[in-house]
Amino acid sequence: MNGPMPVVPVSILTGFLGAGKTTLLNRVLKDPALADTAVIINEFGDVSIDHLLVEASSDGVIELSDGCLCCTVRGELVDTLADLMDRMQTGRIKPLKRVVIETTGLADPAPVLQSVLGNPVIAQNFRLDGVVTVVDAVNGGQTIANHPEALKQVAVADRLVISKTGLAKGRGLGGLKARLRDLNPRAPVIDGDTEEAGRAELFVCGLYDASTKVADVGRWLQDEADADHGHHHHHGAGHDHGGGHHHHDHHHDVNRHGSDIRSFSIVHDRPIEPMALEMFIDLLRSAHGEKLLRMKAIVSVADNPERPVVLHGVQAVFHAPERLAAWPDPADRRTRMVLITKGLEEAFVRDLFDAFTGKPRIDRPDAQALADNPLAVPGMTF
Ligand SMILES: Nc1nc2c(ncn2[C@@H]2O[C@H](COP(=O)(O)OP(=O)(O)OP(=O)(O)O)[C@@H](O)[C@H]2O)c(=O)[nH]1
Repeated sequence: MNGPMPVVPVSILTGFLGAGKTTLLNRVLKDPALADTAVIINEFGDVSIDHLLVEASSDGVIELSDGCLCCTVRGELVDTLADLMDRMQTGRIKPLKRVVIETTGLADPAPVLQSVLGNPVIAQNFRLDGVVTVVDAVNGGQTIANHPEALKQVAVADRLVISKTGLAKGRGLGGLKARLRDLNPRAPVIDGDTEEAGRAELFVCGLYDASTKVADVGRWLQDEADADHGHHHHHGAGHDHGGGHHHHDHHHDVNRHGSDIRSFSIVHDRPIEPMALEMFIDLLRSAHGEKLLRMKAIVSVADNPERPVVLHGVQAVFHAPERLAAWPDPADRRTRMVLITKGLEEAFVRDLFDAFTGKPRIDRPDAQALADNPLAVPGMTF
């Protein structure tokens, strides 16, 4: 196909770890107005689970390597957008009407915005349409108070969607809404349970305009532009974006997110007894919930290994487990858990998991000793 391609609007979907970005995206993608949308997902963690769970739109889901968009994978985002444009121009894919980028929950939005706004090649073909930020009604207030990334995600938004309002019933959202208004007086605040939140219009914001945001936003973007100018990194051009598992050796920029934040994964190749899984999760949640920023897992449970269970933990909140009808990728039926912790060591969590799944270790507590732990509370059933 020849001739100039129309400029493709890019939406950024952000929000802190576990706020409900993928859930919202799955809903909005069902709107037929979003046919021909490419979705770019960036997941923090060396084993990806999100791409298995996003219900692919017509052009599928493109998964960026592990690492965080605002740090190590930024160059890859630019490469991916350039590659999409190339494929459209050469007729290998249908013209896209929109690109949605779902950032990791830890992403500082300023450098991500700057990648799209500030890159001259990208700006010829793509325009930043808007930023939609999801804020969790249960954890949102605390999260904004404790994590500067979450505060920035709110401040740069064109639309703010409050998720999980049903779970926060009785608590009142007045305080959270007032805080959101302080941080971002212009962005409409939308209740995630409403129909409005599930429509394509959520992503149609008009050209991104930093000057309509609180004064800090312009400064953050300028700081990023200056930083870009000072040292332009090159990140792996020519990556294969075809999906599958990435095991690149990207290391997270700890300076940006605090050195006590860790991401690690547990992979296990035998089905897990329901009781062992329940006790592992209960112990982790009850004793260390506040250090567990995020846990996502697809688990092979021994009572029905054909139908994996998806688990989501967000701080001390564990959402109801979901049984999938089948494995998203039948060739890979391993249990995979990704954890993002703050001040909780990987070795500790691994030992706990091993103890419950029967891997013998010398000098380590066994499952019985852990089960006798008074901190383990019953509650989760699979
Ligand atoms: N009750 C309820 N649960 C929700 C809502 N939105 C999300 N969840 C649940 O919250 C958990 C996390 O949701 P995700 O959509 O994976 O969150 P995310 O922001 O994409 O997570 P990360 O990619 O890890 O940052 C899942 O168990 C969802 O089912 C909501 O509005 N109401």
